[in-house]
Amino acid sequence: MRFTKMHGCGNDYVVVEALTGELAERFARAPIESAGDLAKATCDRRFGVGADGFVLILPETRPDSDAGVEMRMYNPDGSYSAMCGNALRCVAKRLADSGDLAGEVVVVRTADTLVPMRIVSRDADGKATVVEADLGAPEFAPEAIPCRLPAGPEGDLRAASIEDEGGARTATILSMGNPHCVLFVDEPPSDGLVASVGPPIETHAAFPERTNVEFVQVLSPTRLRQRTWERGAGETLACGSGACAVAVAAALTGRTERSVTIELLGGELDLCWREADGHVVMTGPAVEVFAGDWPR
Ligand SMILES: N[C@H](CCC[C@H](N)C(=O)O)C(=O)O
Repeated sequence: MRFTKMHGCGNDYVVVEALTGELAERFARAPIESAGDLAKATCDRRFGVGADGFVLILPETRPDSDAGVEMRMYNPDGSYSAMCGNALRCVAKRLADSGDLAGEVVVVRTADTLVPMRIVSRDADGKATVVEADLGAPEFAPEAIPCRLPAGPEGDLRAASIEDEGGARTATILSMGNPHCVLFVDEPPSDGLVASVGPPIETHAAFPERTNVEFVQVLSPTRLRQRTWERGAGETLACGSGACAVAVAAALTGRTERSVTIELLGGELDLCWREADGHVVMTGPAVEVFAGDWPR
């Protein structure tokens, strides 16, 4: 199976274009979960290629969809995620670099979300380097996240109290198509904080489908620092949907403006939570590292 190893801010993926032929037949109409074991094997950093996720680019099979392709993204534990911001930018780059894009824009479907993307810049060889992606509007209702905690007076979880061994923490909890539990801290998030708090919140009983956990320090009204313990992956160098959730959480709680830059361990992303339609637009790099063949 031919793959391309890619990353967005160091959040890395094995990307397989399965738009035609045997791979398309193998995956496009198969149940989504059927690629979970392949994802686990491929993402294994000792016995496989090694990545934070496995991504399939499939033909769109929904007759009513405006998308050009469907993206399916799987965590290293084999679980499927309905949203993945860094992987989406990599998919847009792959399609642009392989000449499959008509012009500079593409709409990719992931689960029920259509994500319009635009190639913002290319290098001297014409390869895409920066991609803008519209991840749509966040979901705040607890049942949509999903989260079992009771909504606050505003009907959302902008200041929810979540308990773990370390005591009660105030979190802003929302969905970008995948669940995010955002914790604001006053100091740069330490290794110890991420490693000790990430896992118990990822698997907390309040989250029936687990959650991603973001640790965020506000640097200014337009700049934040983020570390992320990801659902099904552990700490990653960056989380695109997490950065979108952080931008929303920070603006919603009055900590920042609606347009911010977020410093992640692996690079920076620019986010805008648009006033007009409530969509979150993320702009950032997408990099191809190498291509290879995987005997599966
Ligand atoms: N682990 C995440 C999916 C990957 C999200 C992240 N890598 C991104 O760039 O959005 C989840 O299960 O929700």
